[in-house]
Amino acid sequence: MKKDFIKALDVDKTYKVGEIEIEALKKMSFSIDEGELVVIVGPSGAGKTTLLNLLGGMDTLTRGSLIVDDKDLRDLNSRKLTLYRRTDVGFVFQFYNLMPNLTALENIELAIEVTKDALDAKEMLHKVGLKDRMHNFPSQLSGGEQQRVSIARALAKNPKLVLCDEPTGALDYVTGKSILGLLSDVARVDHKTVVIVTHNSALKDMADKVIYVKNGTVEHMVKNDRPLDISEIEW
Ligand SMILES: Nc1ncnc2c1ncn2[C@@H]1O[C@H](COP(=O)(O)OP(=O)(O)OP(=O)(O)O)[C@@H](O)[C@H]1O
Repeated sequence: MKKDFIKALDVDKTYKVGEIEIEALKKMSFSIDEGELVVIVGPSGAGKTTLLNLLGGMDTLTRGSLIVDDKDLRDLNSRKLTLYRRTDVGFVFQFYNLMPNLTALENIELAIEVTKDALDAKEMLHKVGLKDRMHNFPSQLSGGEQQRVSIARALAKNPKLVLCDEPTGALDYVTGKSILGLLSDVARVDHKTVVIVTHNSALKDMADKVIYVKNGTVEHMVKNDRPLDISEIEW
């Protein structure tokens, strides 16, 4: 497992809105090893989503360097950044972002159409416990099942990095826990690097590393030598 698989050094992100500059991230530095399960917590407006967008190559940093698997994202032109998003990163969002007019299987097939080295879509649905629902449309699936499809879609790309923005934000307690169990398997069993952004600070106990973000900077970072199984965590 590669040490410092992700390395952020003095990352600034400034948004310009008319004449006003908004400093969303200020000199943010941290590192993440390959295969780590990382939880990023912090209050609303702290910069969590901004950070996830930079890590996912969906936005570019203003200053500093952000290295993922030896690539400095700052050096990538827009074509290379597109390739990075397609092949290196899987995304899991709060509201699933599935295409409503495609079945579960078709949603995954569409996502991997442009990906090299993709994994088998049916097998991924099997893995997330949805083998019997692959021909259902999103509207025929519960929220938890839709999130399982979106996790299968992320994994089918065989990405090095899985980024999750409030993955259980729209789910009830029990369903949320089962989704978190699935995401922790992605790190513990599949050895992918998984980064979860959340408001729920109870999730810190399941992580290998917790990054506390406040006012656009890393307030502090904690390594957890004995992460708990999600079934042992209550909130
Ligand atoms: N596209 C944008 N244009 C201008 N300002 C932005 C943009 N995106 C985010 N911001 C600002 O950057 C700051 C950080 O926002 P961000 O969404 O990253 O916070 P967050 O920690 O994810 O918050 P939440 O938990 O509420 O989702 C906020 O002040 C926000 O208003």
